[in-house]
Amino acid sequence: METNIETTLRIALQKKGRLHDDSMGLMKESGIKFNIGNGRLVAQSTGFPIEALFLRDDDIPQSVFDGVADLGVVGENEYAEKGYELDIVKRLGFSKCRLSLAIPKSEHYTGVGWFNGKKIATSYPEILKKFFAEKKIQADIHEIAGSVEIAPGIGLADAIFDIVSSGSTLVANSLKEVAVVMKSEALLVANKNLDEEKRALLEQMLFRFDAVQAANSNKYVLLNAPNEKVKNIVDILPGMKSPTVLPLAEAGWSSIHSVINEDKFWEVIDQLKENGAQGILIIPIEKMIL
Ligand SMILES: Nc1ncnc2c1ncn2[C@@H]1O[C@H](COP(=O)(O)OP(=O)(O)OP(=O)(O)O)[C@@H](O)[C@H]1O
Ligand SMILES: O=P(O)(O)OC[C@H]1O[C@H](OP(=O)(O)OP(=O)(O)O)[C@H](O)[C@@H]1O
Ligand SMILES: [Mg+2]
Repeated sequence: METNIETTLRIALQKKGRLHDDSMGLMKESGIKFNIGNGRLVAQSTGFPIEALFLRDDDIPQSVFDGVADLGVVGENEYAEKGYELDIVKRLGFSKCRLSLAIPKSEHYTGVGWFNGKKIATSYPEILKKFFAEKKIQADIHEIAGSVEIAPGIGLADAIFDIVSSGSTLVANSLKEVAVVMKSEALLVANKNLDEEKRALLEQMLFRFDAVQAANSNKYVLLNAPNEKVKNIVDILPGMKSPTVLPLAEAGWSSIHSVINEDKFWEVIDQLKENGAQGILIIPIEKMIL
């Protein structure tokens, strides 16, 4: 008898670390929950035909390239370092950081030429090699797996090339950032040879991710305004279509409802107040289908 094997996607996610929680959060908000526990490294899901492989982030690009996984969530830094050709399906907007060169703060920086003849500690030798080749810098790249920032202080290197976010690790180690080589965020990557059925499933998953991302970056705005100011306020608030305007019980006043990008909201708040807006409520959106 012929069995009907349903197509299932496989996604490689970080087992634990900075990418793990946000990756799992995105899946959960998209209605995809994994049955994890007991240290299991493969997990089935409920809510979508997908299973997860939990790996170290270093191994995610290769697992997707080899087809062990169809998809992966990985930092752009790790994707660039490993150099495997993958499809970048979506930029996910979390785990934002940069890869920078940093030197002891007591050093006088004279431009990238400073690095000529220096020893630089890093976990990202390939990205750094490329950068130095472009800039025609001859330097000694010393690969270490972690705690890169302590290398100059213990005499292991003259400088470092590592991840920077707030910059507090650099400050704590008496270093200063002198050049940003690349910016990074989490990427959803895919194997280049997914079959049609898997691509169709990926599209369905992306639809959910888009709804989650749109919801997270937008807010529902409610405010009250005198009727004569409604036109001005509607012009200030760019909604998904046009804002909804409803009469209030109090004569001469209306309630205006709209959806607005969170960043934009802070830009227009003063204009709204100048136009007599009152009782402004900003409400999170659970999902948003455009
Ligand atoms: N301080 C930070 N701020 C924002 N994003 C960061 C920061 N540090 C790292 N990241 C991003 O998160 C990714 C994972 O970081 P993490 O520190 O968990 O990696 P790791 O120690 O290499 O983990 P693994 O055990 O999986 O190899 C990095 O590759 C980078 O893209
Ligand atoms: O600029 P900052 O905000 O200080 O962030 C940068 C630090 O964050 C990461 O380390 P993490 O804290 O994840 O520790 P680990 O990777 O060494 O475990 C990265 O390796 C840097 O050391
Ligand atoms: Mg790693």
